[in-house]
Amino acid sequence: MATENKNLSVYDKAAIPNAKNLRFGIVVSEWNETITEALYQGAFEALTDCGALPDNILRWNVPGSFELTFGCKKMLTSQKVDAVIAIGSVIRGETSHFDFVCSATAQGIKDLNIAYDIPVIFCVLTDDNLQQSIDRSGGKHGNKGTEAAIAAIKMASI
Ligand SMILES: Nc1c(NC[C@H](O)[C@H](O)[C@H](O)CO)[nH]c(=O)[nH]c1=O
Ligand SMILES: CC(=O)[C@@H](O)COP(=O)(O)O
Repeated sequence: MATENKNLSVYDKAAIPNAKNLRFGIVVSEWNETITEALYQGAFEALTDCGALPDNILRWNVPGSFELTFGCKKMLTSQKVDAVIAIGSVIRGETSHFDFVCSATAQGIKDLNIAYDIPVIFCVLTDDNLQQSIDRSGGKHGNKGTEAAIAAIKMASI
């Protein structure tokens, strides 16, 4: 199912474990910060709506999505967290750089999930244009940050 057929912000609170005893790390890329800040707000609000305490949500920033892998690794190896959310926004430009950044970031985060016992959630938009990013960070398709927060709670509760 494509995103256009699914609102990223819709969740059934009754089907989600209470997050009051969980600690979350959120690593946020500063590239396309208008988008990543909206994703962060969506994640933060969903986590607290499901019981997480604001003091149990730790945020770090990194320059770009490529640095998310290193930032998440440092977070989960040095901080007491039950899940980490990696937030980024990659928007296609004129060159093939988009493909390398997206692939490296996705593979890096996947590798962290294999190497460590802490779930790292992939909240990285990989869009062809800014409108697609706007639509998925609180626009007509909802907020991928919300979706990522729910995934983090569920994975931390396995
Ligand atoms: N073009 C985008 C980037 N590029 C920067 C890289 O992520 C990285 O920070 C740089 O190559 C130095 O290592 N990053 C994004 O997150 N979004 C983009 O659209
Ligand atoms: C995702 C990118 O790295 C991209 O936005 C950079 O733009 P360009 O390919 O025009 O250099």
